[in-house]
Amino acid sequence: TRTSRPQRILKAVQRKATVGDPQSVITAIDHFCRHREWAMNVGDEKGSILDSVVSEVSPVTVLELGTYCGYSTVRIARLLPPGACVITLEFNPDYAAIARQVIQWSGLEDKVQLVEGASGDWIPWMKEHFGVQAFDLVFLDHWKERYLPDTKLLEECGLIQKGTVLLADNVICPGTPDYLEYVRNSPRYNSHYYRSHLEYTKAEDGLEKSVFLGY
Ligand SMILES: O=C(NCCCCCn1ccnc1)c1cc(-c2ccc(F)cc2)cc(O)c1O
Ligand SMILES: [Mg+2]
Repeated sequence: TRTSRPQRILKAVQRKATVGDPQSVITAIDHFCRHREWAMNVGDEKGSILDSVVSEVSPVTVLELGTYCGYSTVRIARLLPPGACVITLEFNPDYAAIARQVIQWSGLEDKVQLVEGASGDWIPWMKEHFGVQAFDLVFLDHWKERYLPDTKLLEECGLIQKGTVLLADNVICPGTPDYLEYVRNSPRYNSHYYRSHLEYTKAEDGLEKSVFLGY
């Protein structure tokens, strides 16, 4: 096909959403992915759970691993107070290029830092490069086999501190068994599973929220 799925998602936003109105961007993407073409956004059902966790934590600094088209980036950034920001990491340059435009259309570019590259390469530089002390919230939504190694790397780099909340997408589908086992059995995390469904489908999926208790 001539255009890519992310390009068709951006088109749907440009056609249906209002510039500067994040909710209309979210609604346009959900409508397109439910009625035209499935895509791996966190979606409206799990998105509402994400919203409630963001509102509860009211984070100043958020790390998102896996931007894709920027759908969850917009969901998070729209709830942040002035001065708060989300750093979002995307490995795929084509996804990143679309996400920048989706985030811009929503008018939230001042609250978002989109970084292109591999999480394993960037995490060790976060403190130095972004002046981050520790993250208040980490949303894991990238390669499922990277959830555990990147969580351990974040711990080692001192980017997870007492009270940091990890929220992981897709812990059932596609699944992140080693990550789940780690956060559920570690004495250093308090974990809770929010049962839901795989975006735009009836298949089971859910989000795992894990609060770091400190050393
Ligand atoms: O693979 C996913 N996300 C990572 C994409 C690549 C990230 C690249 N990157 C970014 C930063 N570092 C690396 C994903 C997959 C599915 C899914 C579920 C069922 C199915 F049949 C097919 C697919 C659902 C999701 O909700 C997902 O998030
Ligand atoms: Mg996901």
